[in-house]
Amino acid sequence: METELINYEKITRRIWQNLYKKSLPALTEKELDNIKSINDEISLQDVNDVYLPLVQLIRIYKKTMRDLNFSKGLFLQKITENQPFIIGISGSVAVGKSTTARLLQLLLSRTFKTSTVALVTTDGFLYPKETLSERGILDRKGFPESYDMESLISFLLAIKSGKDVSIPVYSHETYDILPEKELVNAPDILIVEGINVFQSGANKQLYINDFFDFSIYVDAKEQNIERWYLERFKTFLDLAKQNPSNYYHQFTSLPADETLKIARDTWKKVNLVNLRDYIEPTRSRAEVILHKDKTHKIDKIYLKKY
Ligand SMILES: Nc1ncnc2c1ncn2[C@@H]1O[C@H](COP(=O)(O)OP(=O)(O)OP(=O)(O)O)[C@@H](O)[C@H]1O
Ligand SMILES: CC(C)(CO)[C@@H](O)C(=O)NCCC(=O)O
Repeated sequence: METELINYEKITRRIWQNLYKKSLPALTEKELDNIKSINDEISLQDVNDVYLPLVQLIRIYKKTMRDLNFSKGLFLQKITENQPFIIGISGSVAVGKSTTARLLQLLLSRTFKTSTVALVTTDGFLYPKETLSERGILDRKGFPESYDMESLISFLLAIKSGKDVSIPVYSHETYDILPEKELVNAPDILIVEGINVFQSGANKQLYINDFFDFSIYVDAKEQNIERWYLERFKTFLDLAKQNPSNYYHQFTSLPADETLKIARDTWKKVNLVNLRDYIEPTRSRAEVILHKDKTHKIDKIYLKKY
C-alpha cells in the first residue's frame, strides 16, 4: 500500500491527534449516548483523537469551497447561490462506511449548528432484484453494472442545485429495493456513502467524485474486513430468526457450519472480487484515507498532498 500512495502525507494516529488542539467543547453525556447508539463498540477515544481533527479539516475545505465559489461569482459578475457541501465515503462492503458516515453526520451537525446534514447510501441506487435477475447479474450485486449510476448522478446534480429529491431505498432485510422512497430535503451538507462513490457513469463523462468537496476512503486489511463481514452475517441471521419475510430467514434453520460456508463463499466470490477489481482501485481518489486495525481502531491517516 505504501508505494502506491506517493501523493499522500502519511500521518500516524499519534501525530494526527495532536495536529488539532481541541477547541470544540468536550462532548456532552447526551452526545456520547447518541454516538454509542450508532454502534455499541465505537471507541470514544477514536472520536476525540481522529474524528474531531477530521471535522476541523472538513471545516477548512468547506470554507475554501465557499470562498472559491464567491470569487468565481465575482469573476463572472453574477450572484452564485450557496451550494451544498458534499462528502463521499467509500471502502469495501462491511468495512464500516455507514458507521463512519453516521458518526460524521452527528459531529458535523454539532459543529455547523445552523446547517442541515443529510446522509444517503448509494445502496438505494442498486437495480431492483427483478432487474438484476432479468439481466442475469444477481450474483454481481455491488459491482458497477448493478447500479443505476445515471440516476445517482442526476440525484447529485439536483442536490447541488439546491433541490429536494426523492430517492429509492435499499433494505438488507428484504435484500431488495423497497416500494417507498425517501425524501432528501435540500441539505446544506450531504454525506454520500457507498462502495461505488468514486466510480463513473456508464458513459464515463462524469465521475461521482466530481460532485464531492471532500472524500474519505475507509481502509483495512482484507482478512479483517472478511471477519467483520462474517460477524455481521451472523447478526443478520439472529435478527431474521423470528421474521420469515427477512431474506436471511431461509438460512436460519441450517447448521452453523453451513451458514458460515455460505457467508465465506459470498465474501470470497462476490465482495472480495469486487473489492480487488473495482473498489480498491478507486482508493487514491479520496482526499483522506482512514486505515483501521483489526479492532476497528483507526491507526493511520493519509491526507492527499496533490
Ligand atoms: N468503528 C466501529 N467499531 C466497532 N464496530 C464497527 C465499527 N464500524 C463498523 N463496525 C462493525 O462492522 C460491520 C460493518 O459495518 P458497517 O455496516 O458500517 O459497514 P459498511 O461498510 O457500511 O457495509 P455495507 O457496504 O455492506 O453497507 C458491522 O457489523 C459494524 O457493527
Ligand atoms: C448492498 C451491498 C452491495 C453494498 O452495501 C452489499 O451489502 C451486498 O449485498 N453485496 C452482495 C453480496 C452479499 O450478499 O454480501
